[in-house]
Amino acid sequence: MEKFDVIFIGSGHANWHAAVDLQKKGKKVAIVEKDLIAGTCTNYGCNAKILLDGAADLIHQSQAYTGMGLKGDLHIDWPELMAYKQATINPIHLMLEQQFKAVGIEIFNGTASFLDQHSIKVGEKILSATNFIIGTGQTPNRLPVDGNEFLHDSREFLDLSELPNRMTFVGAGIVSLEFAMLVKAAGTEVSIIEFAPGALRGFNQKYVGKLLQQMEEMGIKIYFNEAVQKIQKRDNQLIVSTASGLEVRTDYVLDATGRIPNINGLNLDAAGVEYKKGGIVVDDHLRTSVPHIYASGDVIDKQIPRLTPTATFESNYLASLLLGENTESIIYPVIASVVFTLPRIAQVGLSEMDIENKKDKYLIKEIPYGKRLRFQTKNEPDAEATLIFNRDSYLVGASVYGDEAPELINILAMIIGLKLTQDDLNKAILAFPSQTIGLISMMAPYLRKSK
Ligand SMILES: Cc1cc2nc3c(=O)[nH]c(=O)nc-3n(C[C@H](O)[C@H](O)[C@H](O)COP(=O)(O)OP(=O)(O)OC[C@H]3O[C@@H](n4cnc5c(N)ncnc54)[C@H](O)[C@@H]3O)c2cc1C
Ligand SMILES: NC(=O)c1ccc[n+]([C@@H]2O[C@H](COP(=O)([O-])OP(=O)(O)OC[C@H]3O[C@@H](n4cnc5c(N)ncnc54)[C@H](O)[C@@H]3O)[C@@H](O)[C@H]2O)c1
Repeated sequence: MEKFDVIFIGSGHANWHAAVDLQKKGKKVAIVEKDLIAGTCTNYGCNAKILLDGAADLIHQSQAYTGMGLKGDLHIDWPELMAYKQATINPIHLMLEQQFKAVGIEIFNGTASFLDQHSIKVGEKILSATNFIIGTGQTPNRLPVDGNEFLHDSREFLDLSELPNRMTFVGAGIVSLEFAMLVKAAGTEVSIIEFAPGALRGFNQKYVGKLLQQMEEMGIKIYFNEAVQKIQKRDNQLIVSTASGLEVRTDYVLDATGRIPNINGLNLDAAGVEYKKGGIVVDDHLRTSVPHIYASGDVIDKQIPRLTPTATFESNYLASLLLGENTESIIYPVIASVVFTLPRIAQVGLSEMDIENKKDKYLIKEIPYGKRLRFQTKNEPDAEATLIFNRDSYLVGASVYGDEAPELINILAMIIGLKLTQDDLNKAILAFPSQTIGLISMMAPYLRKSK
């Protein structure tokens, strides 16, 4: 039986940052991975998605100049775009695998399954370790309905070589709305079926409303309060039926009804690791119910957003904990979250929903920066930010609707996280014209003057 200081189960962002750091600092480290090295974000998530989105985003932004001096027809050649995605994304896992091996990490390909609290099985091999870190992520939900063999998931979608003429997305969450706008820009007919009365719960609902209106104007059909009951194949097409009797004819159905923790096959009961429907239960040091076994990333049962930067933060925290550099509980800073639709919706810190019953303690300012910064934005009069200040005039929450929302929300996250005041912001002269300087100058009258 081979023995390690630390065995990481899963090789996504939740794990590999810590694995590299620990190995470099003298620990004997192994990674067990059943699929491609580097996990969902690198191979089947953020990176592939944003690469495909780039072309749709350019079309979206160019349309803002219709009748205003920009001529020419831009359109997406999906097979060519997919070939570009494959050429760019496919080599990354090999590159990272080489980097991990180069620092001395041992990699085992296969599914890790606990035998007891101190050992796991990977194929025929038995490995033991002083500490384990479970970072096995999430897997797409599969609706338990008749005909679910016709459903596809986000991973299959991100590798589609040809775009179907008609696509139907079940669920109106992040995955669905991001992909819906992308394929609509590429010329596909799109419908979305959602069983709740609204979309993108947790995001600024005023901006979600603006986005949904924009989607409908693009010709995307959105059905709310509809529970999908079955999918049938008839006459070379798929028919999605709901409980109310709605029937949507389509060529491709994407199940975007959420993601569930990847704990099947781990045999957590053999190790005595506690888990729930929402994932592995951890304490404030990311320790599971077995003190030498930790969990990291999407697989944790947690309320904060399951994102690559949160998984990376947890990974870095665990590295410092196992190296003895830090013994404190994990304290999450404010977390920026973006829906990469066209335009984007972004959020950080407190939302209006969070302060619903205590609005008198805060100042909420809606800033229509798209209207006021006509020359700094690329003609997006709809762009807007909502800023929330506390009684001491510190910024504590923000949401943004606009094409540059991912960049603006990062600046706003820094202002919140570092508790920056007007005097702090005046310590740098920012570039002009830019949306950042525009938004900061519009925010200044409400922001605390000095510490
Ligand atoms: C379509 C899509 C788009 C996304 N876009 C964004 C975005 O724009 N921004 C953002 O911040 N986040 C985004 N995310 C979320 C982001 O991908 C995840 O939060 C992140 O990948 C979590 O990292 P992780 O390491 O916890 O899990 P993962 O990256 O999923 O890694 C877990 C790994 O564990 C392996 N594994 C599972 N079980 C076992 C086992 N028993 N033995 C061995 N190996 C095992 C899996 O094969 C996998 O490689 C997106 C997700 C999806 C699906
Ligand atoms: N930009 C990003 O950061 C990004 C992008 C993609 C994915 N992600 C990650 O992936 C996770 C999963 O995303 P997702 O969009 O699949 O899940 P989600 O939870 O955001 O949305 C799922 C939607 O499906 C609906 N739904 C559930 N069951 C249904 C049913 N039977 N019929 C119709 N609708 C149903 C839900 O009401 C919900 O609106 C996100 O929470 C996030 O962690 C992040």
